[in-house]
Amino acid sequence: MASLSSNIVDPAPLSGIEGAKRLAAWTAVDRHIKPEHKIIGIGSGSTVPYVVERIVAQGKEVNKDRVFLPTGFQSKELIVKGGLTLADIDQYTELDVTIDGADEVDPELNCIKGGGACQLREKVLAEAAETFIVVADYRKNSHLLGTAWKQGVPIEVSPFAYAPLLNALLSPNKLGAKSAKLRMSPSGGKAGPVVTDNGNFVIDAVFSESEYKNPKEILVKLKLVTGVVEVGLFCGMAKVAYFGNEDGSVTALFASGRTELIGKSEEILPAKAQEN
Ligand SMILES: O=C[C@H](O)[C@H](O)[C@H](O)COP(=O)(O)O
Repeated sequence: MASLSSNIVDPAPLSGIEGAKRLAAWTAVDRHIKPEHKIIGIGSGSTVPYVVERIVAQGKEVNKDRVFLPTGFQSKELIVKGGLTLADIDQYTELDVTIDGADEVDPELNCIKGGGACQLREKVLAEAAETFIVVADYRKNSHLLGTAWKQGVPIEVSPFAYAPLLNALLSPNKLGAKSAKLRMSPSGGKAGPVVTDNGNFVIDAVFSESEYKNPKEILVKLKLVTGVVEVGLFCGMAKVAYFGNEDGSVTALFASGRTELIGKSEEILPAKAQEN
C-alpha cells in the first residue's frame, strides 16, 4: 500500500480548541482514509474543515480517483473549494468511510449530533459507510450524554408536525422531556425557526440523567412519533472516536471499549514534504 505521508505539508500550528479539533481530524484521516478508499462521506461542523484539509493534503494523485459525499451545504462547499470531486448518495449507496464531528460522545460511542441541524444527512452517510469515524475536541468526550451538551437532543421534524411533537415532548405522560424548544435562527439571521437543508424544523429536547443512560431508548421512542424525520442520537454507529486534547495528544475511544492515548506531534504531524 502506498504511503501518503510524503505528500503532506504542515500548515501553521494551532493551539487551544482549534488545535485540538485539528489533531483529532488529522489523526482520523491519517488512520482511516487510505489510498484504497474511494467513496468518502464528509460530515458537518467546525471540526470537519480540518478533515478536508488533511484529505486535500494527501495530494491530487490519490484524490483524483475518489468521490466525496457531503452531509449538507457546508460540507458541499468544503468539498468543492478543496478541489475534490463531489458526488451524492443516490449515485453511491455504499461508502468506504464517513468522518464527522459530534456534539457529545459517551464511553459507548453514543453521540449527540445535530448542533448544526445536519443529523438526517449525517446519519444516512454514517449508516451507509463501512466505517464511521467521529472527530472532536476534548470537551465532547463525556461520561454521560447531556452533561457536556446541555441544549438537548436535536430532533428534525416536519414543519407540519412540530407543534404536536413539542406538546408530546413537554407532556409528562407522553414523551416526558425535561424541556423542549423549537430552534430559532440566531438574532441577525432570518427571523423565525432554523430550517434544515431538507426544509424541516429542529426541536432541541433535554432529557433526564436516567434517560441519557439509555440513549437508544430515547432514540427509539422519538423515532416512532409521526412527523419526526431524524433524531440526533447516533447509537452503535461509530467504530472509533478521536478527541484532540489540550496537551497535543489524541484520545481514541473504540467501539470495543478500548482506549488509546496517541502521543504528541511526530506521528500526527509528519515533516514538510512536496505536494502534488
Ligand atoms: O449538525 C451538525 C453536526 O452534527 C456536527 O457534526 C456537530 O454539531 C459537531 O460540530 P462541531 O465539530 O462544530 O463541534
